[in-house]
Amino acid sequence: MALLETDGLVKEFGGLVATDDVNLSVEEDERVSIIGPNGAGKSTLVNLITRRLDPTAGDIRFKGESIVNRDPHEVVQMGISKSFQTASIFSELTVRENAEIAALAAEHGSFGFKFLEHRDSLTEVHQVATDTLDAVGLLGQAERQAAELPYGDKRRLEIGIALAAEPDLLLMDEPTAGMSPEETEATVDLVEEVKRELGLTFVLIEHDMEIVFRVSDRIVVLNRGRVIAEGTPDEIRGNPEVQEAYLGGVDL
Ligand SMILES: Nc1ncnc2c1ncn2[C@@H]1O[C@H](COP(=O)(O)OP(=O)(O)OP(=O)(O)O)[C@@H](O)[C@H]1O
Repeated sequence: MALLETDGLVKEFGGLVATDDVNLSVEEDERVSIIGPNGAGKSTLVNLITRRLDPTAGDIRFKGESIVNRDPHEVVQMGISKSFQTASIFSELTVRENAEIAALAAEHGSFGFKFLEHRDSLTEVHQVATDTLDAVGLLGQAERQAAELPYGDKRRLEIGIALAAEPDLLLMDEPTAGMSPEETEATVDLVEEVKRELGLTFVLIEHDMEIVFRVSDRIVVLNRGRVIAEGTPDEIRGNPEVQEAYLGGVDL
């Protein structure tokens, strides 16, 4: 059984079909990238999966269960976590507090007034936060205020926040957008580390082909809301239809 499946998924905005009959399947431990030109429908697809948007038609299944009637926080608890493009950091809190809140929110759905009633789970939350910050290389900066972090470290903290929810599926929307070449390199290394050490299943949206070819097991190409090709990095690199539709004939 696939970890994530979409079945005839459609999203229309007025007359515009942003997601057009998409059948996506992601297996456990698979790393899938979604590529396509601007406006192809990549973010819409991710927003449908995280339940930030309601589909016009079709189904989305996670671990075999339909999630189209679930709320966004419920899918987080079920094991889908999203990083990037949405600022998820509380800048006035410390790096550790940010990771702890993410861990706690995934466990209890909210971290509000009952925070101190969960004393046992607080030890666990503390441990998850420590492990996560270690994994993203921020343990040494755990007590710093998040606002003080340099840009690249903030992006690492965003990955950390997504990982602290201990997801089964991590969705990453343009993790290197706005980064310097050095920060991009460090983030790609981090994604590769996460892939190697945690064996996590992820879906990555990314414009940078070098990154896509480096970290993906499989690539899905969208154009005008439709899947026009999918395959291994080698298959996609050599696919003339993809080169034509996506890059206007430029060599991949
Ligand atoms: N909330 C919305 N209301 C109306 N149209 C929308 C909305 N969100 C997206 N669209 C349209 O749907 C289409 C797909 O947009 P989407 O943002 O999913 O593409 P994308 O592949 O993520 O693009 P980019 O690479 O530029 O981020 C576009 O034509 C966009 O204008």
